[in-house]
Amino acid sequence: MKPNVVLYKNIPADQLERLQSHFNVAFFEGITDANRADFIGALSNAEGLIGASCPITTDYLNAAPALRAISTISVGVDQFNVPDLTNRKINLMHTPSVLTETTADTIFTLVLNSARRVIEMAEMVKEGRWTKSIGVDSYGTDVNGKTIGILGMGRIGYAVAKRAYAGFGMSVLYYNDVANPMAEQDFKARRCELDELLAKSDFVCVVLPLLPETEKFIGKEQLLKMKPSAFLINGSRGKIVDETALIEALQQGVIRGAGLDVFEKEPLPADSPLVSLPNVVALPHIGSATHETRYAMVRCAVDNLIAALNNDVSVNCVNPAARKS
Ligand SMILES: NC(=O)C1=CN([C@@H]2O[C@H](COP(=O)(O)OP(=O)(O)OC[C@H]3O[C@@H](n4cnc5c(N)ncnc54)[C@H](OP(=O)(O)O)[C@@H]3O)[C@@H](O)[C@H]2O)C=CC1
Ligand SMILES: O=CC(=O)O
Repeated sequence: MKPNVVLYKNIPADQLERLQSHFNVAFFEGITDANRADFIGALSNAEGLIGASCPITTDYLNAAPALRAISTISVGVDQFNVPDLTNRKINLMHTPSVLTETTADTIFTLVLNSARRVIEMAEMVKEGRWTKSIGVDSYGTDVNGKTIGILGMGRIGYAVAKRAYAGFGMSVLYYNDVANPMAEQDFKARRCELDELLAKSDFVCVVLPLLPETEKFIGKEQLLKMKPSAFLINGSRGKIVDETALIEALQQGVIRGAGLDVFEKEPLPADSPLVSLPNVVALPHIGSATHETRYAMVRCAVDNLIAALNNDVSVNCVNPAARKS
């Protein structure tokens, strides 16, 4: 008999067919107040769970006694309590690598757009306010030849460093819990303490995972250590930056600007000062959002679930030690 799995995100038809050829699939378009009771009901005999963008809480896990594997269509695993999953012998699978280059493109887009004020200038043209040659008040800041400081020199950090060094002749500093010899060799990246990175970087780029120890990692104290001419770029998770402190720093000119793909609360509330600050480029969490990459992530997540429910957790498993045979 096919194992039961619960799918909580809309996926392309061909990938749904692949899932259905291996499993009995109960489909939910997200987890909402309206469908929560049915979702919990479907968990009662589910061995697998696949989806994205919704926190998977203790209540859901308590309702899923047969669950052996969860496959998230993301690389970030902050929607899950990983130690709790391991205790319950539930493997958590994720989608690293397939989104690395696309996410680095988005992060570099934020670097360029923030420094060169692209969105602000484009809006001026579209709104008919380009009535004479622009003046010094509209100038941007160079990216080429500057220093980028990368917090989290993992897969995406390395791909950002590649763009900075090879494409824009930038110097690369990084902060990471372990050295990344490849980045040091390929891009002359130099590992340093956080304070030095903050003080010397023209662009401080956050690409750390959200963990208890990285929550509010960048707060008022860290922002004050940045150059007044520097930009903060966050392409990983909003909660890594203390948003209240960031808003104050942007309003008071402690730093020049910010490029943000992620926020403490998403979608970003319309009344957030980040919406109207002219020195902020805000994107709706589009790091990996291209047709090609989102498709590759779904395919990878389906592969991962098939493998995990076949007792193969050799690839893309966050907690391989949690096995339920
Ligand atoms: N905006 C978007 O749409 C997207 C956002 N993301 C976010 O980007 C994050 C990074 O992804 P990815 O590069 O693939 O992940 P990686 O695990 O490859 O990179 C993260 C790096 O941070 C290091 N690190 C972890 N904790 C600490 C710490 N406390 N202090 C210093 N260094 C630390 C890791 O080192 P070690 O492994 O040794 O712990 C690793 O080198 C994801 O977790 C996700 O949240 C990802 C994709 C899209
Ligand atoms: O934010 C996206 C992810 O894959 O993680």
